[in-house]
Amino acid sequence: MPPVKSRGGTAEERTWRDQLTALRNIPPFFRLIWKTSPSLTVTNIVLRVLQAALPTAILYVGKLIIDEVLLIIDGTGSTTFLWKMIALELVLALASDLLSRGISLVDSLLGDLYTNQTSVDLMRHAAILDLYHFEDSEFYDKMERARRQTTGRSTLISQLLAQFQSTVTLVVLGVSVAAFNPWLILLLVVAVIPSFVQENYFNQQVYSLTRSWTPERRELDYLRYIGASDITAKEVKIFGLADFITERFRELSMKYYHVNRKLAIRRAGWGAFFSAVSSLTYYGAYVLIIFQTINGIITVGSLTFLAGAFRRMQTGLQTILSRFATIGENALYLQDLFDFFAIRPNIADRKGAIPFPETVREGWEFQNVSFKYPNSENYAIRNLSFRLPAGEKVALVGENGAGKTTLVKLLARLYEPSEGRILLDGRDLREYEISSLRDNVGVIFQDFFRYQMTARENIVVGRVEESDNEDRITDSARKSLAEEVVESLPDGYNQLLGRRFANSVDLSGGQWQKIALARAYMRDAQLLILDEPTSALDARAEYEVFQRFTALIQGKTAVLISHRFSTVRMADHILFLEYGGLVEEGSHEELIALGGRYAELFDLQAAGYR
Ligand SMILES: Nc1ncnc2c1ncn2[C@@H]1O[C@H](COP(=O)(O)OP(=O)(O)OP(=O)(O)O)[C@@H](O)[C@H]1O
Repeated sequence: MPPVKSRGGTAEERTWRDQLTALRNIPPFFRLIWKTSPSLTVTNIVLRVLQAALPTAILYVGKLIIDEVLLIIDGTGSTTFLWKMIALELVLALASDLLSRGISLVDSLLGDLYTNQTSVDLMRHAAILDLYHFEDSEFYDKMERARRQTTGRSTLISQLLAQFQSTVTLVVLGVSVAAFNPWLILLLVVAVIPSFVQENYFNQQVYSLTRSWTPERRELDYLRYIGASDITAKEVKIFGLADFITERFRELSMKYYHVNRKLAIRRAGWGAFFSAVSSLTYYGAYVLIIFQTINGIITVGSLTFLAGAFRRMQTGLQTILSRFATIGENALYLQDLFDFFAIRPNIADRKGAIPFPETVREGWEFQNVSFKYPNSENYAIRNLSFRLPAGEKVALVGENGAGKTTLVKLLARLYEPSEGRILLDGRDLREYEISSLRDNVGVIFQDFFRYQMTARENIVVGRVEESDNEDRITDSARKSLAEEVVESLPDGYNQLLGRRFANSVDLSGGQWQKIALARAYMRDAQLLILDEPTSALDARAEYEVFQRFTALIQGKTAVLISHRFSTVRMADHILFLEYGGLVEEGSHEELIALGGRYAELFDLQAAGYR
């Protein structure tokens, strides 16, 4: 499987053209906005079109007022008309205020909805991806960047819509100004374009910088996290790591600050220069209009209209262009989001996938299965063949790194074999529907997750569909010995567990394991796998847990992983793994009689207890 490719090129290679091409992300982005809420989108556009016409209207009414005042001074004007115009301007100003409030309200509502919607989409998509994706650092970077898009990109919505509004305003103003003096339009373009090019250049530099520093920024986040987190606090104190972590954070963050500062200073310098150029052009245009008025070509009212309109057009065009650059830049970031959504899982249902058997008849069979992790050169499982008959309890034994957990992941189809195949009732595991396979294979891993939620929820995650089934929850807790843990909690099943939230209670490792084990009983899985979720229990408790487990799941198939032989010997069949391969198999008695590796390790452990 090829690694997830990063979008082409290093930071320096990113060009202006990239930003332009990134604009192609705008239509799909707009579709996302539309999908978020068609009614809010339409409302927003309508309000903005109305608002866009107002500046020209207000300026024009202002011109009429001034001209009328001058006529009244000359004795030829009409006061009624003057008052009408003043009233009209007031109404327009009030309407403009109302419209901007309305627009920012709709913007923020739409932005919030968009953030929620994309966060949900992101989580949904992450859920269908392969496990290996999460173990790939490049993918992780991409996911982190995409995650930022969910919140950061909601401003792009208002930018995009504001851009539309500014353009309409500019066109309306432009048409009316050109009616008086077309040269003013040319002057405007000359004043604004160089500034735009500069703006764009620096935006692109900032993007390149941010992007090329992604790994460092991730490290900074990580350091910030381990420097102040409930999970690390214990070790940080014991080992006196505070200075070590903060110093590392300080060094890295200052390095980032310095490169950033250099760019910010250059950007500010050039920005100031082009602002001066644009002020000069404005006054050039102003002088031109004043001369026209003095020469009687236009009225004083038109002078104020044109001066005002020119000023507005200039800032308007500047805003449009620089916003265009920001939109381009944002659209580049948007690419990260779309790239993330474009990643497809490799482990997916095949065409004509069949449901998991109602009842497994024969069982599972590994046929010359080999497996390499995508990011690794070495085989974690090598040429493994064995049978796992339906209804049998099999134990996996082997030293650390022998491949036990990997075998379990293959059985649960979190990964697929690199070579060989796994059969279930004579058919390749890949022919079965993933969802029904997952329903029927329950695994409790050694690093099961401790949800910072209630005790009930920690059990219910075993099968969320049964979250209202009180009997099933209490029954599962009883079976896994979690009941006594729950009974000792002040709030029982509703007790918040962990350390993250107020009023929560943290459990010991063994207590957590009993809660996690209840998840296994929540499901009706036909194959249940316990991958050392009992390591924190003492030997007697583990023995008891496994004994109950094998008795309670009568008729179902189970795979047990434990480093304790007292537990392992309970299994019907034992597989002894070494370096990803099978070295011995049989019942406990058979393996002891064989006098091989299993017997040797068993003696070693037994000696420790004598
Ligand atoms: N996500 C991974 N990426 C790359 N290599 C991995 C990954 N997980 C495990 N490995 C490697 O695969 C081999 C088998 O690991 P596995 O976790 O299956 O062993 P195990 O028998 O379950 O060990 P333990 O008793 O310590 O739990 C080891 O060499 C390990 O380093």
